[in-house]
Amino acid sequence: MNNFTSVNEVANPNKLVQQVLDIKQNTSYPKVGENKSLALIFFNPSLRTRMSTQKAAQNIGMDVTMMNIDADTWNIEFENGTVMDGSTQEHIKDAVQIISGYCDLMGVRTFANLQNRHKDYEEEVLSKFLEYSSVPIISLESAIRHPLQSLADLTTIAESKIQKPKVVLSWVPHPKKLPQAVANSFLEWIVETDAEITLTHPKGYELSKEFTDGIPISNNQKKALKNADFIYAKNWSSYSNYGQTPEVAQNWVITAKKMNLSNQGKFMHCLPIRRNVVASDEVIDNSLVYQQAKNREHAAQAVLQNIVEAL
Ligand SMILES: NCCC[C@H](NC(=O)CCC(=O)O)C(=O)O
Ligand SMILES: NC(=O)OP(=O)(O)O
Repeated sequence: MNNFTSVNEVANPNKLVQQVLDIKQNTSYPKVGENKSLALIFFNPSLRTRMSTQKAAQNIGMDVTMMNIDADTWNIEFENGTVMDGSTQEHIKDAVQIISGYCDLMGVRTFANLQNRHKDYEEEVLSKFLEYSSVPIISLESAIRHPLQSLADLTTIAESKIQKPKVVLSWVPHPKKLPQAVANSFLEWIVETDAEITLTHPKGYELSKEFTDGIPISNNQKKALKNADFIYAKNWSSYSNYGQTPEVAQNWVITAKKMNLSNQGKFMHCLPIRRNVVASDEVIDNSLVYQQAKNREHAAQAVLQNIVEAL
């Protein structure tokens, strides 16, 4: 493995999930990261990704440096050829080449700005890291994908040992405009497994066809939840009316009553979660969310190990 930015760079996603499970079982870790250094670059806030990736690196003896762009560095310019006489002070081309000189691999978090669909779906920022970095790049959630989250989610589902699990990805309410990254990524990973996936969302919240091709879609949440083994909840803003949040007539919050429609289904969410907006306290308190968050550490470790071994 060289870069880790989408499922497409993973030769065998199911084998990678198995590797994560093996790492979780066997806590005497090979120190394959010794004398290697990881830089974690954040354009956006994080709790799980920051801590789990740092812990994963430390587990294998790797040194970690973290940087919050904007808060701790100069304002970055992304456009080529700009006369930089305004508020931006350092060009992304210079910053990435400099950072990659200080580390052996680099993680980058860069959310969608939800202003310009073309720029987000072209991965305006991540692609510049891939272009200018001389070391491998790991996505810590980019504009349209969150592969470390998806790997942890698939691991969590695999731990249930249910053959051909019925998995429902459900849109849920949220007070803010959120990216489609977690949902896109979950779909492109889950189709690699033996799970039966169904997507449910209100009209107007269709995801990009690039990620939903061949996936059954229902606008009836209650129907979709019937017989589900796993209910993965996530909010996202509109793709067609890009970044907007058209009004939704019905209440899509996940309640205990709705969970009862499922096959004793387990609730999943990537977190952070707005309690009693996305799902009720009762649902969250009886869910897999902490297991998912813990699996972020093991998932990150598998990815770091594979990249370091290929250096
Ligand atoms: N990394 C996991 C999710 C990150 C982000 N959620 C958020 O920004 C939630 C913020 C809030 O609740 O205001 C998202 O949806 O992509
Ligand atoms: N799930 C997730 O990526 O959490 P953070 O945004 O806190 O890193």
